[in-house]
Amino acid sequence: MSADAEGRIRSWTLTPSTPRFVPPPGAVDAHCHVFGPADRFPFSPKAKYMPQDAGPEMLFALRERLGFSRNVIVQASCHGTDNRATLDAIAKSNGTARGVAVVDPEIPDEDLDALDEGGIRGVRFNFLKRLVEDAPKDRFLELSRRIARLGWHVVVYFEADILAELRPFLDAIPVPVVVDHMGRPDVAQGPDGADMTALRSYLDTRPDIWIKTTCPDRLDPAGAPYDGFVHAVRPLVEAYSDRVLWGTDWPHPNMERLLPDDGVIVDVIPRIAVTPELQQALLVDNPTRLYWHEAR
Ligand SMILES: O=C(O)/C=C(\CC(=O)C(=O)O)C(=O)O
Repeated sequence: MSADAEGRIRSWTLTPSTPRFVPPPGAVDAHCHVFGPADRFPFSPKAKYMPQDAGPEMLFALRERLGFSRNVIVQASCHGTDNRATLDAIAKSNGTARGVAVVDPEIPDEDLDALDEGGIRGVRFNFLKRLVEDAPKDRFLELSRRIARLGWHVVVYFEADILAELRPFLDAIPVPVVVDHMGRPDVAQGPDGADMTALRSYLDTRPDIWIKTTCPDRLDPAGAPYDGFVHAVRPLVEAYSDRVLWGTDWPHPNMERLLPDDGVIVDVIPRIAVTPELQQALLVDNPTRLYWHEAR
């Protein structure tokens, strides 16, 4: 584990390999984060982890190395509801990054407008108890009604064991829903296991539920080259090809024991999206529809 003198942790590898897979032009890394820099953008007093700085320059250098063109930066829990680090990274991107914010549900409309102006296109509701203390469903629902006028969506992060319990809440969300890391299914169960079956029945209720086919490093206990992840996820990409997204998850919060290699993670893409058409949908067309819709 890599911690500095202040106990701040590094969860990403400093020397990712160069992937063999070459993404199509315009490819979007649709799930990544920035941390700090903490001297300008301090972490939340409620943060459950204290990472080292991983700012926009590092993110954009990695993007270049991996062959991607754009990013969707998701506000990480360590920054709480202070979205300045995410907005700063978007502002430095020359239009090549958009973001997903975490906000107090009682945020005034003018502040939502300012976030929209800054490149935010959705809000994230995090249900992982190890990351956040409170996830008030009623207030989240009220907020999801208020963001409809902006054309935004909701990103939800939950683990497979609470999908059934969350269903009434999820079903009531009146805007598109994006599920982080597919709701963390147990990929070792395979493509027809209980977790994937429950996820598919949720996806089948509405055409505007999207999934991020991300995080082989978090989801596959067997590790690289992530054969279990590929086996479970490839059929999902094929069945829901118009609403799948992909991202690195860099800087891999809380993965300091593994330090995932981003090059190896990129090389999973052509194994879950096996044709050029599926790769174009996953990496370019789908994220463009969701995050750059006004540009189309
Ligand atoms: O990077 C992710 O998506 C997953 C995270 C971190 C996170 O979501 C957060 O800090 O907000 C995790 O499982 O620890």
